[in-house]
Amino acid sequence: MSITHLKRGKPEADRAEDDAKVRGVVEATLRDIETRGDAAVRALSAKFDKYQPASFLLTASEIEAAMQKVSAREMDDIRFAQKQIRSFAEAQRASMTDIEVETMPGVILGHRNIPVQSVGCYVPGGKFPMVASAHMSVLTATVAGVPRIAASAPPVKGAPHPAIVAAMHLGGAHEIYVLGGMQAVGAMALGTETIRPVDMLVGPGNAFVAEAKRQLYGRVGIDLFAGPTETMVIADETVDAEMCATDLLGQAEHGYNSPAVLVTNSRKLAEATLAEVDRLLKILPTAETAGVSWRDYGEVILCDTYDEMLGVANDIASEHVQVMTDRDDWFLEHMHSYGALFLGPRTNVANGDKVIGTNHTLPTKKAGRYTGGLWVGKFLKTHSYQKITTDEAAALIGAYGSRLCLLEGFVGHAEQCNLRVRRYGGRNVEYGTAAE
Ligand SMILES: NC(=O)c1ccc[n+]([C@@H]2O[C@H](COP(=O)([O-])OP(=O)(O)OC[C@H]3O[C@@H](n4cnc5c(N)ncnc54)[C@H](O)[C@@H]3O)[C@@H](O)[C@H]2O)c1
Ligand SMILES: [Zn+2]
Repeated sequence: MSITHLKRGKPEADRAEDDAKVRGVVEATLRDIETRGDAAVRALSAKFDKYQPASFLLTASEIEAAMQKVSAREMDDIRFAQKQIRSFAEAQRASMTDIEVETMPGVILGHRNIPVQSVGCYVPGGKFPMVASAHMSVLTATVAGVPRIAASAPPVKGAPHPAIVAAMHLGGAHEIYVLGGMQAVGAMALGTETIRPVDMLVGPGNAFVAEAKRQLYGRVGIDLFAGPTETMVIADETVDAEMCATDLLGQAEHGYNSPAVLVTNSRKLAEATLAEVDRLLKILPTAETAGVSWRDYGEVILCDTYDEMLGVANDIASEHVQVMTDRDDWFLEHMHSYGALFLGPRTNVANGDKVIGTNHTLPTKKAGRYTGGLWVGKFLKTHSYQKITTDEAAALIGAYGSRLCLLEGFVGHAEQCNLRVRRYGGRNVEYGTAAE
């Protein structure tokens, strides 16, 4: 039994240092937005995106003009993707039911799923205009019934990106901002003179965006920690090196800091994949970013057994896990920490990113240990309620309640219960002595 690294990425200490730098920058920036509002937001947009429009909010005619620039084919493709995402989100919504049960005679308990009242959806667009992120957050919020949906994406080459605007508009956004990075999530969460604050921030982004959301959590809700893309391929000899290398580099191209990890029980496949990655990096047009990610965050881990592969995969808790083995369903059954699973060689992470219908906003940096990805349920708050419909139940629960309050020394609480016992049980309870 052994687990061997045929390739490692940057040491943990260097990764932690990168994170610390980002934390510092974000802290200072959010403080600035909170103090100076629009002036700070404008300055950041000028500095990072060279963009200073009269207003960051698009008017109806600007939205119309952007949509005119999208070709019929592209519009059709966007509609196809949104149809798949809406179908799955609606099925998931249907799985969440409001309940009301009578747990004892006269005791009625229930819960209701209520949409968050306003959300800010961030759609990334620094390196690539991530049109699909608009479906994932805006459309899903619409299916959940969120009454105010603000959406923001950075300008691309100094202007709103037409296909992103189209996807936001078709997805049901009520306000569309052309604003990127920390300034967008900061402004939507904290509010400025011109942007009304939202109740919750959702959507992926680069390290600065993800960290800003993390720091704003508490002030507003957030969906999850969805930072730079991570991918893992779990493979045995049922697949070849070309498929493994393609799937690793396909996601490594997101940026300079996207971990891509191969976990396998085949030394032959591991070595062939290393060679295939080198070959593909010579011809992939985005090799400039994918190559840096692979150098700094690429890993190849060789295990002896499937159990070891499973252990390594659960421990890393990667955002995307592509499984191509002779026992894919065994991994489905036993994986407990990940963002999303892609089972078998016929599908792949890019399908999930763009079109198949599952949500692509997924947990990174091991957040898969405590949460799944964005879904319609993240936009719904489950609130409980209770009522007692008979005098007998009021007296019975009141009597137990009173004693349990006094057990903790809560005299005022006990009196809340005792009052009910006196009123509805017809018994004159001596202070704090309610008996059944
Ligand atoms: N976890 C997920 O679910 C998921 C899904 C999709 C994408 N992603 C990730 O989203 C990220 C998108 O990143 P991106 O950078 O292309 O787009 P982005 O929209 O997140 O960030 C771009 C913005 O960053 C700001 N910026 C530029 N330089 C900066 C600097 N030096 N310091 C601070 N801010 C700066 C600019 O305002 C720019 O508009 C990628 O890392 C990708 O992997 C994650
Ligand atoms: Zn991707």
